[in-house]
Amino acid sequence: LSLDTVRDFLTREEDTIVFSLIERAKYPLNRPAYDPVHFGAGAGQRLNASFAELFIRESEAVQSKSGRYQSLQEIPFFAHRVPFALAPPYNFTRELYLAAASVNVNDAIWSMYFSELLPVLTKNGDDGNYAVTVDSDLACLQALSRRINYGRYVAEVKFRDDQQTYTSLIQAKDRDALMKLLTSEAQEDVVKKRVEKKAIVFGQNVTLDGPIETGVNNTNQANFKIDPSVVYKLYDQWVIPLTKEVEVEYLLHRLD
Ligand SMILES: C=C(O[C@@H]1C=C(C(=O)O)C=C[C@H]1O)C(=O)O
Repeated sequence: LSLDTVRDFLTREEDTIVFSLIERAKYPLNRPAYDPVHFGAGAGQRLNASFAELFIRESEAVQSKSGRYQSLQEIPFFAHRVPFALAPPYNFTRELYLAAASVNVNDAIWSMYFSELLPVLTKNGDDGNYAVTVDSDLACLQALSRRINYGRYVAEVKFRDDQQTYTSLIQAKDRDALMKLLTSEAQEDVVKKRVEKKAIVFGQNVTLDGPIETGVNNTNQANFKIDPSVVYKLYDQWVIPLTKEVEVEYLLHRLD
């Protein structure tokens, strides 16, 4: 684990996030899937949960049983832990400090995704394809959660690289100073510009005639599958600030 390897991980996760957003944007908003009372007297109403929530709970139970959460990189949105039983355990290397390893901001990711991101990512409309739609929501949520909660690994590396300074700030519980110390504005700028460019490059229609259009200049906004500025904003306003929040929380528990 080094700053280079954690940055490589975050860079590769950008591809996963952009592709998953492109997939979700294939479907209209499909609002009834998110409305707890829509499905009448069905399970959703009994549990006061939306179809999306029920689908994600059930999917996470299957994935938990299959061992997904044996890896500390993966954190479920619903804390229920169905015993892991379908495959033999794998002995993952433990790079995180155990008392801080469960720090996460999944609740904030959940509400940001449904109330802020979905309305600007999708077109209005209802085509009834609720299961495939919320399956693509789950893919987005898992990618965002993995990326943002990876702040734990980033913080671990930064702590090991400068133990003395971090230790005194952690002992003083000085959140603001920790935030300042772990921030690299130059790096954040690179990340935001790169992820916007990925939305442009990955979101184009590919045809056999004509040149491959990869420049930012000759691109027609209307041709992109997702709006690149939405992806820039997603990183600027939520992904990066939440990652840093995870970093600070992790550090505050790093000496427990
Ligand atoms: C992840 C890092 O820590 C911070 C968070 C960043 C991010 O979420 O992309 C970028 C730079 C830092 O301010 C890093 O230094 O790479």
